[in-house]
Amino acid sequence: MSATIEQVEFQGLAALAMDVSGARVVVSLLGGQVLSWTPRGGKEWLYLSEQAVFDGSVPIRGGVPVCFPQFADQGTLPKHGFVRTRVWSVVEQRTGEDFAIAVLRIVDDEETRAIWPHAFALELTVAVEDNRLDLELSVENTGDEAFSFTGALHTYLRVSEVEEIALEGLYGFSYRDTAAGNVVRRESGERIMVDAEVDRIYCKVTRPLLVRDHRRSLGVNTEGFPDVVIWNPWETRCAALADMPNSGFRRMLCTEAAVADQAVELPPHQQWWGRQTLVAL
Ligand SMILES: O=P(O)(O)OC[C@H]1O[C@H](O)[C@H](O)[C@@H](O)[C@@H]1O
Repeated sequence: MSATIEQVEFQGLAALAMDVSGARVVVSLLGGQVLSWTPRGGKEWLYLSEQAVFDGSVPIRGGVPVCFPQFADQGTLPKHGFVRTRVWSVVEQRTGEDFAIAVLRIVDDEETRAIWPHAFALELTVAVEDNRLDLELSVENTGDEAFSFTGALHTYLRVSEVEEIALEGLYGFSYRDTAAGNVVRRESGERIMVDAEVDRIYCKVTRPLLVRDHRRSLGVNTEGFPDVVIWNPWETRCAALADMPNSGFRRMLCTEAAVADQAVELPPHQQWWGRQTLVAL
């Protein structure tokens, strides 16, 4: 059976469901946000909060939010920029025997220029194969003046119990510890275990990550994005998030492909791209 892409409603949102021989991805037009990914023969790999809000009043808590043109609160724009709560359009859909590809796009308009005075075109390409999900973000400067941006694919992974998983691949890289007042440290653990709040920007990461969760594992590779952000709010911060259940932090870990440590300078009429690839193992 060949792959299909259908327009569906997901939690009241316009979305695309991409099916490829047993693998399934749902991507919402609101936020250009992947909300669900089940690889062939496997279980859901993305965390989506049971208390997520889907009316666009706040960003959807879970899946893969696209943060642009600002990462977190590193500037004067709204936290993580403004494309998470805007509606994207679908500009391309393609399927073959064993793949499905959809391209979502958002461009500047009067409202975005009122908060960030730049002309841009942002595209998210979602490519699904049986055990693999590729997310490619391209940023085009469509104006006549240079701009700089930070951002991320803020991937929320679903885990069975966060204290029992291990994250490998970050040994030796420097990180900015946001949860500890931005102190810079060097990772000394071959495997990172999460048993407290984690909010770290690992800089210039050049190796893939491996997330081990009991009998299943996930490979996470990035190209173009220089940094990896690891985030878990833990108990106290999670309790303060209205759109996440109190125990939600136990079911998730964010492994984000990011431009966070240093902004990208994009000259007029130039393009930048970055990709995150998830492979279920
Ligand atoms: O609550 P949000 O706006 O979605 O942000 C959630 C988190 O995103 C990133 O991972 C940042 O490093 C965190 O500092 C932030 O708290």
